[in-house]
Amino acid sequence: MSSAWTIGVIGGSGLYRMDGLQDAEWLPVSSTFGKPSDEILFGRIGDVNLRFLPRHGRGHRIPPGEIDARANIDALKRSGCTDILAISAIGSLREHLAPGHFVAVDQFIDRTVARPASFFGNGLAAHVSLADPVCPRLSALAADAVEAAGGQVARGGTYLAMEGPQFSTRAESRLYRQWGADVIGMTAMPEARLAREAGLPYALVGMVTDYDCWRAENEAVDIGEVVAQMRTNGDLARRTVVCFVAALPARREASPIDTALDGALLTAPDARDPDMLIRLEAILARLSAD
Ligand SMILES: CSC[C@H]1O[C@H](OP(=O)(O)O)[C@H](O)[C@@H]1O
Ligand SMILES: Nc1ncnc2[nH]cnc12
Repeated sequence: MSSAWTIGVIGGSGLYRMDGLQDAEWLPVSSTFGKPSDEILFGRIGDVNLRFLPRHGRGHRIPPGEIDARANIDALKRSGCTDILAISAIGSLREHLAPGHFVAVDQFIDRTVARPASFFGNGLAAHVSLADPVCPRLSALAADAVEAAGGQVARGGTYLAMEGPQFSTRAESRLYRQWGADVIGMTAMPEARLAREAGLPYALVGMVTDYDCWRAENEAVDIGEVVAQMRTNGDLARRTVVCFVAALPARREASPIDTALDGALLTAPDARDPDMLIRLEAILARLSAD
């Protein structure tokens, strides 16, 4: 089956607006899970619908641990998104991933500890696969788009999600390298988990702003340098989104991730809490439609 694309773009640090959208309008979208980070910018580029949500809110009001990722993903789902392209500032754990480089992340190690990480619970049990947390089709298109926009991109990389908001200690940074992590950030988890539960193919483009503190004793993450690099990366990120949309196939072929929830909901129909079903109406809409 094929249909139209509606791309949800989650903008990270340094990416609080999208320019050049047709019919652009910021609209409030409510969620049964809480308060999304901001209104959502509705618009389109040609035939492709876009929904842009700044992860930290306009003005960067929300620190990583206070982002309500469930409300954000639920609101994007309610806004009609078929797929999510997330953009994040990241620290580098590898010499060859220098500031200014982009990474199409394909794996995660989740070290966040204080964030609701599932839409389910409260008497409703569901287990989706997260073996491949990123949509390969979307991620390849996103990497192509970085190159088309004039950037350098690594195709694949493991993102260590830390709780923050402080940056890592040197011991942590060196440990994460030993674990095989390539880049580090504070926000893509549980976001990527929740996108999968919502049946939304998800890709993450990380923009390297700094080397994390593993490199040399006298080097620590300097927020001033991070912010300066964020500004440079932001322009390239906006161009990347435009190139990404321009290169999408005219029709969207179904993705196996669209049906990630099929068979995953273990709770028997007559044991499902009606209040939870109402809360989950957008997430479960496709199942209910069958
Ligand atoms: C500006 S450095 C720390 C901050 O930036 C990243 O956020 P995002 O992924 O939304 O770009 C990182 O995870 C921290 O929240
Ligand atoms: N070094 C770093 N650690 C965690 N999150 C980051 N975001 C940007 N740089 C980072």
